[in-house]
Amino acid sequence: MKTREMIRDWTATARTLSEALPYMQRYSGAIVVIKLGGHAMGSDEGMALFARDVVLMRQVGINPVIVHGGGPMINEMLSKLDIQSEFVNGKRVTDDATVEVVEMVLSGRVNKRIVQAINAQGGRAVGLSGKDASLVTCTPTDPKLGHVGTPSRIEPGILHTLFESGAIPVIAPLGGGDAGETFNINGDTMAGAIAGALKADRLLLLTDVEGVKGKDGAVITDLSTAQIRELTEDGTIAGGMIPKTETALDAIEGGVRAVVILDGRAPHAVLLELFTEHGAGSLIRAKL
Ligand SMILES: Nc1ncnc2c1ncn2[C@@H]1O[C@H](COP(=O)(O)OP(=O)(O)O)[C@@H](O)[C@H]1O
Ligand SMILES: CC(=O)N[C@@H](CCC(=O)OP(=O)(O)O)C(=O)O
Repeated sequence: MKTREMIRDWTATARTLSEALPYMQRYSGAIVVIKLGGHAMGSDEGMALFARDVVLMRQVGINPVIVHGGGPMINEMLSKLDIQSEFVNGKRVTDDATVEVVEMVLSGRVNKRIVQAINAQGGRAVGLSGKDASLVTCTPTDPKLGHVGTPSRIEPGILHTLFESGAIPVIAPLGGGDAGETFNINGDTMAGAIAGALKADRLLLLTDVEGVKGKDGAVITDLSTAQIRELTEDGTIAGGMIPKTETALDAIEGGVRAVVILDGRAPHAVLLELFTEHGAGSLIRAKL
């Protein structure tokens, strides 16, 4: 027996799908870069939901690119190996031993977990790092940070090849140097650089807070570039939020249309942001 409530539920689902049509049309063929931070990578169930949303995006004609972090997973491995680690302005000081661990954890366990999650939902994810196909070449960011790199040259050709074949790139934030060295790149910096090189329509930075909070602790939904500078100067934007807002500014300057900093732990965060009016988090837009 179909109850009235069941029919009402089905109608609501159908209405949600129907209301998504203009958004699907708007984003058809668009490039959306999603940064999945280590803190936003929760349970296997949460990862499966995220992967399903990414496959849905691909299915409706969007070209998603995943750039991931993995800071907490690197910390875990460093502490097992008894290697100390410290951060300066949200970036890990990376010595010879640390860069080896960073590459092993990011290109190995973390990258493959996301690739497998997407493939399990019927997508075709391909894992790579900035070292593959010379995607990202770096110069040292600051001698005090050791092997931390700033992307200086990006060759996005491989990503276009993957788009054309219907594959979903999943990128670990590592880059090569002209002398064959390996650089550790902050995940947000990497996502911004890739989004800029692709002139992406959207850059979504998924993290573990609802957005960028102002002095009163409330999330600022429409964040201007001037506000970012002011809140960074007075210390309201601190720690891991600094590379995110820096990235947002760089990405907008590099030709990305909009950047959103949002809570990746919320179920279907990406779908809500792209396909409904109920965008979440802090939106930073290019000036029209
Ligand atoms: N103004 C701010 N608004 C929101 N979060 C902030 C702010 N300043 C600092 N943070 C911190 O930044 C963290 C997000 O950065 P991080 O831990 O590096 O995330 P991820 O691993 O997702 O990249 C938040 O959990 C929060 O503690
Ligand atoms: C230079 C630098 O800080 N690299 C980061 C790379 C991983 C990362 O960015 O991870 P989240 O996005 O989870 O923070 C690190 O070593 O932790």
